[in-house]
Amino acid sequence: MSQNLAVKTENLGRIYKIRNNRKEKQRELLALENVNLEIREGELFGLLGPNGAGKTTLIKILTTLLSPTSGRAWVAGLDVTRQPAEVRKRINMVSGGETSGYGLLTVRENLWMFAQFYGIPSAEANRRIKTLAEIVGIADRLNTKSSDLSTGLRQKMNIIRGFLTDLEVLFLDEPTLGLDVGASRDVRSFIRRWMDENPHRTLLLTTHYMVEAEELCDRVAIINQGRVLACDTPARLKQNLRHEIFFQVWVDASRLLDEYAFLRINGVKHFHQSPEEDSLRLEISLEEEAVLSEIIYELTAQSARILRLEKREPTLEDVFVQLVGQRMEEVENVAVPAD
Ligand SMILES: Nc1ncnc2c1ncn2[C@@H]1O[C@H](COP(=O)(O)OP(=O)(O)OP(=O)(O)O)[C@@H](O)[C@H]1O
Repeated sequence: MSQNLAVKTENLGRIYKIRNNRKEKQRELLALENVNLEIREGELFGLLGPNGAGKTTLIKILTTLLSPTSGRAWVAGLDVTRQPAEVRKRINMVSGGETSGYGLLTVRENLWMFAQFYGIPSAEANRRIKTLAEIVGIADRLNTKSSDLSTGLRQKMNIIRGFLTDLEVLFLDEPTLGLDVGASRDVRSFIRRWMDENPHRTLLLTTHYMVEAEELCDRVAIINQGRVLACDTPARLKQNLRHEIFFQVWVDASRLLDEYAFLRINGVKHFHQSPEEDSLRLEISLEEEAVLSEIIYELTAQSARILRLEKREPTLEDVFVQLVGQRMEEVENVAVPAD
């Protein structure tokens, strides 16, 4: 493995054996299939995919918590199956929504305890806890019992735990899961700043938030049903969509529209509708702008009055739709039994 690769996987696969109840015959579920990734030292790399895509499974293999059923993986140049103890010394991992730590201990005590597990001298640990708490915005909560923290504050504590140690590769599994907009923004800007200040460290994060992947990551791998479908910078991934035109339309409609009538129109690539509080939001992509007039004609035919119409730039969600044919929320929780 090249010196400059922080993570490499070669035909990595994982099959889970499952059965819903004791009477049912065991079946196999293909959670990862032939995953080949190379993440360079210093990269902030994102694994983007819907729930059930295999992101956590991949992170668990890379952090030595789970064995692959096929293929190989290396972290910091070390084989995760053959040298797990060595790998663990060089990494850290935080999962969104985890309930780590002891509720009776304060935030400071919990973090100090974790620092001791990693052998960080006490004074140095206290200094790092103070600095990180200030950056993340929980300095005023260091003496609060962790059981009294809100979800967002607990997640910030977990994030600090991940960044306390001297590591080479950090794995963040859904770091902003369940956080409100403000807390997510704080966590994202902290992650970016940490990467900028530590150019030799590598960060692999999983997310099913498109904006997170787009805003934060140097490169993104789009993963669905255990397979990596595309891997590149967000800008280059979106470049593949330069021949499509995207519109968002809000209409005043009392019921869902007949979407097949829109999909039948020549030049319509994608049509998706989602009800909002007082309107219906339509996501439409077209081969050329001229097709818009036929869309408007069909809306009128279906008695939907246009409230707002916006042309917009492509996003990673559009890239996902192009690759999979569906939006991320449409494919969530689809289990894939192995052949
Ligand atoms: N321990 C397990 N036993 C059986 N099946 C599992 C197990 N863990 C995960 N799976 C299944 O493997 C597939 C991939 O799950 P995984 O948790 O890796 O996906 P994910 O992309 O991280 O999604 P999520 O965000 O929902 O965790 C899913 O179909 C899931 O139901």
